[in-house]
Amino acid sequence: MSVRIENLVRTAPGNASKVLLDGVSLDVPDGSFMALVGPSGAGKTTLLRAIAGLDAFQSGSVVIDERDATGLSARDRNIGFVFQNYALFRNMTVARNISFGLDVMSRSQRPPQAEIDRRVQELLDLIHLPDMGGVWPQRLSGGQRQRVALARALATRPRHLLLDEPFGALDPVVRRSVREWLRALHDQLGLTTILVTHDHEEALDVSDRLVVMQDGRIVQDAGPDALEARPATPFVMEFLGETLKFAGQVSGGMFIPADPHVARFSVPGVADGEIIALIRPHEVRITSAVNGAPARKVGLRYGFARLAVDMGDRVVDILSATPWDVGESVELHIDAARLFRNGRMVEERCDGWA
Ligand SMILES: Nc1ncnc2c1ncn2[C@@H]1O[C@H](COP(=O)(O)OP(=O)(O)OP(=O)(O)O)[C@@H](O)[C@H]1O
Repeated sequence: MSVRIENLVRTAPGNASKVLLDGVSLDVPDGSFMALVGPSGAGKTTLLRAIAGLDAFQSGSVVIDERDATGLSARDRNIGFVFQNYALFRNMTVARNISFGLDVMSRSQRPPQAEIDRRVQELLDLIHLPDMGGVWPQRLSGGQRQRVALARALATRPRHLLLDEPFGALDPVVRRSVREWLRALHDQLGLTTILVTHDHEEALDVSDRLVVMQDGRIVQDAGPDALEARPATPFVMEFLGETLKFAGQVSGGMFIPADPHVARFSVPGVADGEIIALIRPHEVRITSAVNGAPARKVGLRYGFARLAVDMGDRVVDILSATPWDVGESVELHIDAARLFRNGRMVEERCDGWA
């Protein structure tokens, strides 16, 4: 039950010079859970709609289960989708909301009523709302409603699930539990799932693979670990979490930071020249230094002290496992960095360089 997209190009209706999808190719293997991430306007929804068969495209192809789906209607693609504002029908009970996709089938295709009722109950059990079939959607919490929307998408037994920001309206705690539940459901039913989300933590938590989009193109397609260790561009690194940037020079296998309060470190094999080191806030240690950079404790995060270190021309926020006194003077030691030159990675994250 795979989805393969080959060189998809879509331009804006009535404006052929505005390219929405710029030669997108993507392989979503059977049973995988893929997250599509990227800034607003990157083309995530456009791509999802093209896969679902809701919008046409100018060139390229969408292949579903090894079959060219270009001419197939959304219904014939065996796909379920849930969008952020895909509200439940207020004038129908939860059970009828779930069975809606079956109820509207032509008589020849529609399963017998007893089968529909059985399937609805099965889905109610699956979304952990076994006794809620008879209630009105207004009585449900946000998280429960979202689970009903998913059950509704699953009623026709699609093998593929397309989700566009389905948890956007939920509070963070409910959101976390619904996404864990969704991942378990995906595994249990053997679905192939594509989730569009703005939330990089959500994507990293729930998916096997992340596809990062920018300006209608795929910038990187990789698993969470590979993305963290080897982001293709500084944009990917910054998009996936808080990033600190240190400019400097490589000379004779040493990185010499432009900031005087950052210790040099060895970068064996990297050619001489200007370079940018990108790190996460916890990938740096501090030591006391006479005439170092002033550091100030500004909070706590996951048990780490959050320190604002004044580098002179800017302040960088780091996370330190060491308790630290206000007003200390420090030197920074970078433990792990990804090195970029001309916007491309030249050396991946490497621990223990200090
Ligand atoms: N029908 C359309 N006509 C013209 N431009 C469009 C159309 N649909 C989308 N766009 C433009 O295409 C680009 C991609 O939009 P899309 O909704 O796919 O982005 P997105 O990555 O899903 O963004 P968001 O995260 O904000 O939902 C945007 O610049 C948007 O304005």
